Amino acid sequence: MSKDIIAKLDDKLRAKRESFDKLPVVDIAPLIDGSNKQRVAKEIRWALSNTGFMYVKNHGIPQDFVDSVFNVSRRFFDLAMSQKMTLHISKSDVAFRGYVEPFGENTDPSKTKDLKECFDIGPERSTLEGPFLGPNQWPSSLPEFRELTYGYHQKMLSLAKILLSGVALSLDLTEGYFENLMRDPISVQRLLHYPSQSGYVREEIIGIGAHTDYGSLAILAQDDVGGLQVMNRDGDWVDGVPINGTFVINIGDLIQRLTNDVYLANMHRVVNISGRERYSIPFFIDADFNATIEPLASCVTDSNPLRYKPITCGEHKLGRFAASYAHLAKV
Ligand SMILES: O=C(O)CCC(=O)C(=O)O
Ligand SMILES: [Fe+2]
Repeated sequence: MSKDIIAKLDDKLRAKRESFDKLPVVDIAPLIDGSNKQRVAKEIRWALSNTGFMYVKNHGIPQDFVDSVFNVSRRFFDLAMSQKMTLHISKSDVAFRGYVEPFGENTDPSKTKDLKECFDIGPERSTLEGPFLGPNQWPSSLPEFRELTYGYHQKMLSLAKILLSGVALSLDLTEGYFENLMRDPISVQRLLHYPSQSGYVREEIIGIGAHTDYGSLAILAQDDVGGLQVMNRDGDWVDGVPINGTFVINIGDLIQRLTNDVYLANMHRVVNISGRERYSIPFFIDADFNATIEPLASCVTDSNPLRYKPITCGEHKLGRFAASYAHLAKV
């Protein structure tokens, strides 16, 4: 870190430099090849009930391919702001696809403005209509962008299915349990860019404000810069250090609700004071727009009474979007 960019952090932004052995690394090869699904399910159960997060390794996605998506993402964010703004998310109406500028989406709106910029795409379907569906917007000056990012999205959808089969087994459900909730699921492939911050950094403006994810499961590729912080059960922030060749997996509100809080949708945020630009590539899978999520009977007990009413995926997600997007703010 060069001297002029060393930043001082507001106390509220400090993370303990705990070894991230605390956030477990799960080898998912035995889930993918079928050699020991139950062992992986057991590790997933520990991870999601204690931390809500895990790294996964041996996931079968070639690193070269991930790197090529990082490359095209860097080139996209290097475009002139005026060019990026022609693809603004507001132009896609309720499909919510396209470019979001710094401070355009604030994930902890009462405290923080998000410095990140992002670009979202989603599944292209011709038959369905409604919120979160619709055409993607593509940057015409980067012809390879579409194939790379859409190809990556497809691969993430397949990996998410495998991971969710492990989540289902970890809850003693049938392996295909989530397929009924995800016949045509809402999913988002996002590219993120976090400029580095310098000077005195306060909670008011950071990379991405503290939040839980809205949907079912997220699969995050991060570069080697670092800056992700995850809250542990004591309420302390812990650095989510980059680990080569892994993805960071976390569950969102819908799985927390489904499990009646047995599994945790954990708070996380990004503070980039590295002096380098940070890029990450999260993928989110939710559920079908009309899928109803209610606590599993097996997760409701005398010591853990029913905590949530049924809610549809679409209802939950639209509520959280309305709170976080500047362009949806009521005037
Ligand atoms: O960039 C990261 O490491 C985290 C991104 C994130 O939390 C999100 O997009 O919901
Ligand atoms: Fe997140």
